[in-house]
Amino acid sequence: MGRSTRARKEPITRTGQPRIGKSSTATQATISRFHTLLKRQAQLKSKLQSACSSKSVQELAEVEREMEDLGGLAAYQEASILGQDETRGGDTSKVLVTWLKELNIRPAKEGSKLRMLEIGALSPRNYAAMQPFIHNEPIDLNSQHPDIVQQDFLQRPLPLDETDRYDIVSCSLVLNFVPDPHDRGKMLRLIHGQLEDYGHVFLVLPRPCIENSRYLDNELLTRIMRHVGFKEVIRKDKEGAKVVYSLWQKQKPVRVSAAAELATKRVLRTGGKRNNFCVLLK
Ligand SMILES: C[S@@+](CC[C@H](N)C(=O)[O-])C[C@H]1O[C@@H](n2cnc3c(N)ncnc32)[C@H](O)[C@@H]1O
Repeated sequence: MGRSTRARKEPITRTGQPRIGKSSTATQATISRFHTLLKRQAQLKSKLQSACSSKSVQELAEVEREMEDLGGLAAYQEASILGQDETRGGDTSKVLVTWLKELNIRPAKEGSKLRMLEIGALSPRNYAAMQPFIHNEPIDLNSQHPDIVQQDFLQRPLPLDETDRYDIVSCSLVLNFVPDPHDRGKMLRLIHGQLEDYGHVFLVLPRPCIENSRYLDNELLTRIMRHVGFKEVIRKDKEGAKVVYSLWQKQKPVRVSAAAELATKRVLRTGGKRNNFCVLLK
């Protein structure tokens, strides 16, 4: 299958160069405000599809203006790159690489490389040290480097045959970026479609998405994943950590619930200070 190779931008960052400037609090504030605005933008757009009201039109314009004032997606990405700085914990690829070694995950054919698709890549070099073993194809909605293909994963065509499928898909801190819960479910199904049989998806989510959501907990996430066709292989979830890392293996979808049950939000946790993160399957 021909891979998309739309015009690539010049890098806004110098890979490997220590980045200075914004404090981690300012960085976090930009990321979190951007997430809030993205969600509101998606809600307003969907509201406007069913009924046009001048109030919503005006609010949407305000939301989009604030996103622009923040510097748009590029500023959000820059803040995320700062978050990947070694002094702030480094990027998540280290965990995947360790697991691949520990679990002895290798390409099916002797002498070939593991084929990997990295969704939402901020740097093309996260897997550079693994080049002898991994052939990585990084993509992003808004490419920040000529070696990252600019592409919306949700629009990416499914492989036409087995030779185009991946051994690994990395989806690190991307699912929580997708503003619409149904699109998150769609993303999981599309990842399944991109993978070889028994291939793996590396899923990284901010811990509060699972530990403090009104609508999602670990048990439900596991049921959703099984329903889509993944079983969990390993997880790194430390009390007090910011993110939860997990690796899932492709299997045949298991019908764990009535379809309607996974397509509807249900309150699983009550109380204040909860977030509304959820994943819905159509
Ligand atoms: C928080 S950053 C995560 C970057 C990196 N993967 C990490 O773990 O730090 C999220 C990135 O995902 C990208 N992204 C979000 N939705 C996407 C989609 N549908 N297709 C491709 N990239 C997407 C965003 O543009 C952004 O650069």
